[in-house]
Amino acid sequence: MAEQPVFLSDDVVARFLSYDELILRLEEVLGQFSREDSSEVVQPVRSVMPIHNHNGYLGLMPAYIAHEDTLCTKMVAFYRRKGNLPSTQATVLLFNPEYGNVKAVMDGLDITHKRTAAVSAISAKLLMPAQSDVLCILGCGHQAVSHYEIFTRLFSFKEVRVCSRTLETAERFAARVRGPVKVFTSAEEAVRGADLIITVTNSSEPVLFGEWVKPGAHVAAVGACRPDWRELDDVLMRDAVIYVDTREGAAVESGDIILSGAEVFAELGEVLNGTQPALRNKTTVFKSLGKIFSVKYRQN
Ligand SMILES: NC(=O)C1=CN([C@@H]2O[C@H](COP(=O)(O)OP(=O)(O)OC[C@H]3O[C@@H](n4cnc5c(N)ncnc54)[C@H](O)[C@@H]3O)[C@@H](O)[C@H]2O)C=CC1
Ligand SMILES: O=C([O-])C1=[NH+]CCC1
Repeated sequence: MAEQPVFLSDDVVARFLSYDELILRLEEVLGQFSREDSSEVVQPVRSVMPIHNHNGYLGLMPAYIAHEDTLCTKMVAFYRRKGNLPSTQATVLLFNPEYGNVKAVMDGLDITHKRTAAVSAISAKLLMPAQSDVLCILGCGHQAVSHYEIFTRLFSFKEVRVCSRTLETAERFAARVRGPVKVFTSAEEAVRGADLIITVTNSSEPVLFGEWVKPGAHVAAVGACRPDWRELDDVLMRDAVIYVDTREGAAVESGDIILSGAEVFAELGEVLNGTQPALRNKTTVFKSLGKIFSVKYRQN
C-alpha cells in the first residue's frame, strides 16, 4: 500500500523556497519547455473552469518532466473581487509518477507568489534597459510584495514607485516592505520616466497606457490572465515587442494579446536558449500567465 502523503503548510513551504534557487530552476525549465524538439517538459495549457457564484476561476496546471521523472500539478483558484477575501489560493500535488499516488500535498500560495515574481525577474534580467534606475509597480497586493522583494534584491534602483487603486492600499504596501518606496496617486505620473514597469493588478481594464511608457522600457505584465481581461492598452501592445512564457497559453488566455491582435515575438525560454534575441533596446512587454511550473521535493 502507498504511503500517506505528507502535508506541507505555507510556512514550511516558505522556508524551503529561496529566490536564488527558484531563478536557476525556472531558467532551466523555461529553456527546456521552449526547445522545439523536446518533450522533456510537458505542460499542457491549463484548463480553467469558472466559479460563477463567486466571480472566480479554478485552474488545473499539470506538469511532467520526463528526464527527472517529476510529476506534479498545481490547482489555483483566483478571483476578481474587492475586500478582504484572498484573490488567489493554490495547492500543489506531487505524485509518484510510476504508481500515480500522491506523495506530497503542499500549500501553493507562497510558491505562486515567489515563482511568479522570479519569472518576471528573469524577464527583466533579459530585457530591461542596461541602465535601469526607476522601477514602477502598479497594484499593491500579494504579487506586488513578492515582486518588490526579488526586484530590489537582484537589481539596484534609484527609485521605486508604487500606485494602486486606492491610496490606502499603496500606503499599506509601503509600510510593509523593507526599503524606500514613493507612493503615487496617479498611475500616469508613476509610470512616466520609469525604466521597468510591473503590472500586478486584478483589473480587467487597461491600467497601463503606451502613451505613458518611456521608449525602451520593459514591462512585466502579470495580471489579466483571462481572455477578456486587460492590463495594457492597444497602443502599448502594438508598439512593444511581446515576449510570453508560452505561446499556446498566450493565444488562449491573454486578453492583452488576443484583444489587441498583437503578435508574440518569442517565449522567454527561446531567449534563454539563444534561439531568439533579447531586444533590450526596444520597448518590451513580458506577458506572464503562470505556466511554467514544476516542483522537486526531497523527503529526508
Ligand atoms: N501571471 C501569473 O503567473 C500570475 C498572475 N496572477 C494575477 O496577478 C494579479 C495580482 O495578484 P495578487 O497580487 O495576488 O492580487 P491582490 O488582490 O493581492 O492585489 C491586486 C492589487 O491590484 C490593485 N488594483 C486593482 N485594480 C487596479 C487598478 N485599476 N489600478 C491599480 N491597481 C489596481 C488592488 O488595489 C490590489 O492592490 C491577479 O490578476 C492575479 O490573478 C496571480 C498569480 C500568478
Ligand atoms: O499561475 C498562477 O498561479 C495564476 N495565474 C493566473 C492566476 C493564478
